[in-house]
Amino acid sequence: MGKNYSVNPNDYKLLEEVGYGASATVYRAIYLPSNEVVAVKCLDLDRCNSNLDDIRREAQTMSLIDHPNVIKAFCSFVVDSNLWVVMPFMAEGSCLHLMKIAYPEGFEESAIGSILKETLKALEYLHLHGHIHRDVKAGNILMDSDGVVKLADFGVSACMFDRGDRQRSRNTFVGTPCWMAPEVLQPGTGYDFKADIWSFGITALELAHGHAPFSKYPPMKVLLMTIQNAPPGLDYDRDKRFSKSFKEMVAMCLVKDQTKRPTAEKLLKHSFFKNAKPPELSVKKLFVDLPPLWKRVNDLQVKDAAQLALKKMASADQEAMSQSEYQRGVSAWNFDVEDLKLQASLLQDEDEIQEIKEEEDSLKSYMSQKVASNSMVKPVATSNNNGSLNKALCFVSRGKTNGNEVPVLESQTNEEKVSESDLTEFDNKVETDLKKGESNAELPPSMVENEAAQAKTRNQTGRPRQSQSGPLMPGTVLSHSLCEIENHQVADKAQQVRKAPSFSGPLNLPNRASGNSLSAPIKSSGVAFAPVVIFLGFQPQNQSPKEIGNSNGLASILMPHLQNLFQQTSIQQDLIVNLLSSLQTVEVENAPQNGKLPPLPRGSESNGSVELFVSERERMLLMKISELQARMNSLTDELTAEKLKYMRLQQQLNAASVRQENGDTRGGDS
Ligand SMILES: Nc1ncnc2c1ncn2[C@@H]1O[C@H](COP(=O)(O)OP(=O)(O)OP(=O)(O)O)[C@@H](O)[C@H]1O
Repeated sequence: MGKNYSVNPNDYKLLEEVGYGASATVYRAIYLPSNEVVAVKCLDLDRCNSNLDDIRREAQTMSLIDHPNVIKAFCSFVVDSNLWVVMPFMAEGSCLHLMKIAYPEGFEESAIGSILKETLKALEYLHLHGHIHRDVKAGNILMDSDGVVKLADFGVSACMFDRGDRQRSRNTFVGTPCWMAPEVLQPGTGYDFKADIWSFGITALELAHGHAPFSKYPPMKVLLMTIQNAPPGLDYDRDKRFSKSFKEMVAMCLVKDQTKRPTAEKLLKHSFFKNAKPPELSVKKLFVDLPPLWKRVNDLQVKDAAQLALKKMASADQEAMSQSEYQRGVSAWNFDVEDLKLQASLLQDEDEIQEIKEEEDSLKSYMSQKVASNSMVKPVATSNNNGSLNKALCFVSRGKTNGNEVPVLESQTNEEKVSESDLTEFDNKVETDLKKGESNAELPPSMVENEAAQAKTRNQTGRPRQSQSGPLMPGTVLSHSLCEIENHQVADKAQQVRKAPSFSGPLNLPNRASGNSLSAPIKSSGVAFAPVVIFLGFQPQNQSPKEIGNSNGLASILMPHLQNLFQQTSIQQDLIVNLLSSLQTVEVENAPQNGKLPPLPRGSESNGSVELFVSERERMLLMKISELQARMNSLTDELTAEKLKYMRLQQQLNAASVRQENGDTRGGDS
């Protein structure tokens, strides 16, 4: 479209919401001067980390894009604290939405072939022009009612979240890594446009099954599984409905060695794509009989809200029963109640326990490898702010351009290393938090905080937000592997308690988040997931040996302490579970009926026995309480001792690094 679009927000009438992601809400809108339907993506700049120059550059890049399979920005401009990006309206929304509403098991092969072929053409174009998309997934493949397929989310949002910030700013990563190639997730390796080919392969599986592989797992686990497991693929037995050539094509994309993956150009020559039908034949029919996009989006939101309400109702009784004990027990150990509940709701189903047990072993070995490497994995909170985003930004697309004019994105390698200041910053934070008695401060952000942040965003755009990732679960992921040896018994018991269906405390909430919630931009479980930021020890290809050496030293000193901290936390968590379970046992022993204490005998003739009964009952309860108190006290002492030990180690570590620095300086001087 060669026409100019105005940058005056009053020229756009926003209609229904047709989608929302981690940071943006997309509306169907009318461009009033020409009465044309467009899509307006409202990006919340307060939630973005990039500076205005980056945004401007990327807005320009996005508007210079000129390919039938890549969504182009007509123009973009700042409205209050939002960046509005005006683009063509894709009336059938994303493949992800479509699967969620009508094809939960995925599409049939002919539709998949067409969708993927169009997407691959988009990637071929981007790669030839020096771009890496970095966010290829079903949620970013859009369709219009004629069956036209376009790849979205390249450009402005890519700049703000995918390039520097969402995935890897300051070595952090936010969101689910389901689509990310191993080399993107793995410390110490560089990546290039072949990372898109991996994501493309994952997207193929997503379209085939209705969800991405590993999508039901929390981000940290997905990360480890991507790095350590054999690549996912279409199973020759289970996926009988798919052709050999489809399976082969997926296998070609999902090769861990990036150099062995084909280019988009080469892949397009594969027989799977040669035989793909035109999208107007195979894609268009997917929407027949479906309500309009905004109605579908609304239905999904209603469904999600209903799920949330159900979940809340199911846990309301349990919460009422045990909230006070729970709160008391938990706060004593500085756990965040909402996080624990969230973790509990994610506890594995019976049939996954075996699977997860096996993975714990590999996780354990991975963590011990980390001790000796320069990488560290830790949850951190992010809070980056742009002070200067209120300045007007405006870029208007002025028609076509040839590919050579498309600016090439900057190299990011300089942003990719773990700096010592990052480590020290984290260190200091842990220490301060320990001093304050807030050891969870950098663990998954509390739901309360998260809700507050979300409420803020809601005010700004008038819509609820959803973060896309599950929580990092030190208790359920890291702790099992780290505590196994020293705390084998406790862990076993805790595991039993977690499995027990009758456990009344909120730690045992029965529902887990649905798999889709990890991969989808829609709240399928109703749980507002705290965005998880995983600290990755990214090591740029051009990092100097000295830098590597320094971070190696610090990381290998720090790692055991951090492991120790995790270990302590999980031991405490398991002990709390045990305490709660003991409490319940007492109740059950004393109350064979309905979990209540036995009714007191009635009538004057039984007064003596009532007294006897009551005192016996009281005596038992008091005994149990004092027993529990004693255990609590000793645990508190243990914790305090551990904290002291940690702080001492911390001081030693600081002193050592000062010495090392001094030594370095002296060495440099001489
Ligand atoms: N041009 C468009 N026409 C119709 N629907 C759109 C359009 N652009 C986006 N959407 C819908 O809005 C959803 C969210 O958009 P988008 O992915 O760009 O937001 P985001 O915040 O960048 O999300 P994420 O970070 O999850 O990729 C998409 O999944 C899609 O369903």
